Amino acid sequence: MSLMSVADALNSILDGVTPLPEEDVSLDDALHRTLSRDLAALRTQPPAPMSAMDGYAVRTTDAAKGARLTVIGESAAGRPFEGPAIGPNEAVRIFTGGVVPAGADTIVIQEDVEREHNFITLAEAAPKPRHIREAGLDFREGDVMLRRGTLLSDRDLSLAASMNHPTLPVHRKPKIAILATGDELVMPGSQTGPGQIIYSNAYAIQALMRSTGAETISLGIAHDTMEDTCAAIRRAKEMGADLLITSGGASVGDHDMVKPALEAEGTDIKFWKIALRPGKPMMHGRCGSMRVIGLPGNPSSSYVCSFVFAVPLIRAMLGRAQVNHCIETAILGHALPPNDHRQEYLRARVLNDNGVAIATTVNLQDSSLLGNLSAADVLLVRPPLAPAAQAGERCDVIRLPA
Ligand SMILES: Nc1nc2c(c(=O)[nH]1)N[C@H]1C(S)=C(S)[C@@H](COP(=O)(O)OP(=O)(O)OC[C@H]3O[C@@H](n4cnc5c(N)ncnc54)[C@H](O)[C@@H]3O)O[C@H]1N2
Ligand code: MOO
Repeated sequence: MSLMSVADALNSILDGVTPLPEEDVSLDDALHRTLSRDLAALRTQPPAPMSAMDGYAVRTTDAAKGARLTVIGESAAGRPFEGPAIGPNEAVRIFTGGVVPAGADTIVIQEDVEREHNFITLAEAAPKPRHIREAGLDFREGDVMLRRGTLLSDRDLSLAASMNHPTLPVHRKPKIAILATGDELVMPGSQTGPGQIIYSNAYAIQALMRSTGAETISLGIAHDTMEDTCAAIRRAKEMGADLLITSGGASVGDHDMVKPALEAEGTDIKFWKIALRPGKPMMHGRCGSMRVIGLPGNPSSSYVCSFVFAVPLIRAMLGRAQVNHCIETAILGHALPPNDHRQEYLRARVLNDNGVAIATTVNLQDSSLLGNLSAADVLLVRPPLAPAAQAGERCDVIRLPA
């Protein structure tokens, strides 16, 4: 049976996603939220020509070497000179951030001036306009400085503040319910009995979802029964989850209940099983307005599939301008054998060798290994049926979050 390609699976998951409704948040809470509208400046910055230095505002026509000018007033930040435009042979004492008085067209820094009472003598000529930041140098009222879909960075918050926005319109965070399934699972810190495994998948998935901009709800562990799994799916719906992520129970074994339980709860399964390694038995469906991603239980598979599919889905729900992962080029540190029909995401490390990114895969790619997943800082992507590759060839990598 031919399996669905990764690209088709991603298209199916992203099909029909619209950004979630918007809400206003204060600047204090806006870091890493996604802007839902273009943001125009509510004011001009700087609002008037301002001095970039401490010194004297003068007219270039008066500023010959040795010229003696009369100081007629002062302009400090927030306290502009209130007199009329400065006239011939006049100067205004000015400080950094002070409004340049009308009539002046240059600033002479105080180091180049000798002051005596209300007079200054210029040690150097100042024939050209200098040290003045013109009105609107940063932005003008009405300029769109931040576009909708922007993931708000720390710098964006200061920009938005300077544009005079105390709050910002952002898309609501998607609610992601996370459910683990498996009779063998026990919580970290437990005394483990025979064959028991520590519940670990959800920690990385939850952190990944949160760092992508979602809020998460933990549904804990469901036993491998229809009752337990169906009850957890219903809870996710009742809590208004936008996305339910399950891990485990996705394969074909007698105890793999996720697919039948999802179907029993009315989920329209869009696909199950894709041409990908690790994570072949991944599934996706729609349960009313709730989307579902059913991840395989193996820890590396569940993480890689979350990264490859759930992260772009969340970004799309957030209205992000950039939904897909950024693919970078690295140089293979060693040879790779030919790939089979499944697109492969090899756990790898990238080392910077004199400015060249060298990718080296971890020694074992078994999808159960968390040590090797943790050691990786990139996924090295190999398309289906990629031929053998030699050390020194280019390869595609996607950076994993820090
Ligand atoms: N006959 C076949 N068998 C399997 C196939 C197949 O095509 N035919 N596919 C294999 C592949 S590929 C994968 S991947 C796994 C996926 O199986 P499940 O999704 O049913 O996963 P489980 O059996 O529930 O668990 C697998 C493994 O992972 C451990 N696990 C599960 N959940 C967690 C968790 N939350 N934290 C930590 N570890 C977890 C679980 O104990 C198992 O060891 O199926 C293959 N089989
Ligand atoms: O493809 Mo399954 O994801 O691990 O071994």
